[in-house]
Amino acid sequence: MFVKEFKNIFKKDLLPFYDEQEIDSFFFLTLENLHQMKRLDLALQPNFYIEKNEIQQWEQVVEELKVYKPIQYILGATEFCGLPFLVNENVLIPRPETEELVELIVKDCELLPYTLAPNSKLKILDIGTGSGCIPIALKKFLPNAEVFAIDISDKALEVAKKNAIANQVTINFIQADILKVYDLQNFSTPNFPLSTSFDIIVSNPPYVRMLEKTEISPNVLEYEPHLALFVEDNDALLFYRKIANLAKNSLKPNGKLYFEINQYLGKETLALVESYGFKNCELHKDIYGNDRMIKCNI
Ligand SMILES: C[S@@+](CC[C@H](N)C(=O)[O-])C[C@H]1O[C@@H](n2cnc3c(N)ncnc32)[C@H](O)[C@@H]1O
Repeated sequence: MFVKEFKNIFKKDLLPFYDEQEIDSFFFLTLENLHQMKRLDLALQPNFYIEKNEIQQWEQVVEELKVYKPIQYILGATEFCGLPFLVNENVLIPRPETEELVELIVKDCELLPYTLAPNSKLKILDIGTGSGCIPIALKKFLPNAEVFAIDISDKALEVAKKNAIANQVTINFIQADILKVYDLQNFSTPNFPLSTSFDIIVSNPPYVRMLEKTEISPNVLEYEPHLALFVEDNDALLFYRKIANLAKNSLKPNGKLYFEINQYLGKETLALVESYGFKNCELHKDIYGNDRMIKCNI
């Protein structure tokens, strides 16, 4: 079937579920993933033909979209900071707000070579790495950095390791429950000694309170890992307290701590890092105007 003809069927099938703009974006994402064709390629090849056996794959996509499965999980792929990432239901789908966090760190690091001792490598730790989007993008943009990443979930780490290979970067991945780590500098797992201090610690930890559950869209609730989203006992700042405390003792003298935060708790999270003695604490908004990032110095 010619792609133009097929696009009309795709649209008609999904119109009861999504608006036209969303359907358009699903169509082009699927085209890119199943046929490696971008929007512009399609304009150049309007008579591109979708074979019978390929139509089955498209039909599968449509069926899953009808039950509101996120397109990234259906295709098993997404983009973060312009890089390709594999995703499945064991990892959070990387968000555009997190790209802004990476951008903020990379911009700051452009100034860092001047503050680093000669021949010393920038050391970065990401806590709660999920798909590995933060450490992989940072390593890609700061190739001289030595990057470490922790997650509690073995299944998430499997995905993160595949992403590091796909993006041709080396990251030191560590499986650990950060809430049970008491000293990052002398912390080690059976196969990985982490006896180092860091220039940068970054984290986008779980921060959604159960009481905010009703505000989360149903497809996020149904398909994204709750381990990545929710904190226990409605204690939204649980991970921030723990990580600020650990970072205090394991950042180098010029070290920086970066957090992605719960948009409703900007002031509270800022007060928290200040209470741990961090300096130059700044609250940053995301492109939607919500309080989203914190940056501070040891
Ligand atoms: C909000 S997600 C962030 C994922 C990724 N960094 C991103 O920005 O897309 C939080 C991550 O923290 C991990 N996590 C949850 N509890 C943890 C714990 N106690 N120790 C370490 N990691 C944890 C989850 O498995 C999840 O991957």
